[in-house]
Amino acid sequence: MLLEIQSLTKRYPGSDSARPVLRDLSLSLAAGETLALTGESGSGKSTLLHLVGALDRFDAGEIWLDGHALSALGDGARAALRRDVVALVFQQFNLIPSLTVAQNLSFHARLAGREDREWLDQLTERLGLGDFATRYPEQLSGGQQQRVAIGRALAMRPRLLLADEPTGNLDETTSDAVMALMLDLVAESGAALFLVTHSERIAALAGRRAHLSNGCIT
Ligand SMILES: Nc1ncnc2c1ncn2[C@@H]1O[C@H](COP(=O)(O)OP(=O)(O)OP(=O)(O)O)[C@@H](O)[C@H]1O
Repeated sequence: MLLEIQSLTKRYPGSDSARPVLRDLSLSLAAGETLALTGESGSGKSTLLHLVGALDRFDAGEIWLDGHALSALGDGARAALRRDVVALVFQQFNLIPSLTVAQNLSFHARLAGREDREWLDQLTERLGLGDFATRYPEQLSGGQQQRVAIGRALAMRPRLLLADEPTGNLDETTSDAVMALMLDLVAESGAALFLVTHSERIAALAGRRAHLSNGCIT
């Protein structure tokens, strides 16, 4: 299994210890699957995605990512997983402002030692970014920036793409187009997708659905 979460519990320091954000949560995701996670604001969706992306630590339970038990890993090994196995797309894009579109696309792939020119060219073309390659993020629209963020995440050919409200800032038409493209590209690259969304419409496009409520998956 690519991702296996068992009895996961997460509390934030200072918050009510009797009511953890995530409580005894279990979930698994196989290679190639697409999963949409919904849940009310504050239910812990982003928290869960951050834990799976090895960006934060949990209090109990376990997350196995590509066979690695995250609780047992030190900072170096966690960074290596983030570089080699998972990629993240956030609502706020997080593009590097001083790099052009082309440089943003290749940056992480290069860090991971997996810069594949042909795949980068394909992503650039499929994402409709050819005309913007030499522009900087601030010179792009929200939808264009989001396509760069998706391209950058897929450029390193992650086994698992984590996407937190990836179309949250886009209008409905752009958001549908970006989502369809992301699903196509994820399928083509054989990656799994774990997507957090508020939109029922977007969630319906994923192969599987999960709902987060009271700290557990329902
Ligand atoms: N760093 C933090 N320190 C303390 N509490 C936090 C922290 N981050 C999140 N929380 C709390 O944990 C709960 C879950 O937050 P989270 O961002 O995971 O929810 P969410 O489901 O992604 O919400 P939204 O849909 O509004 O983005 C919230 O009550 C939030 O206030």
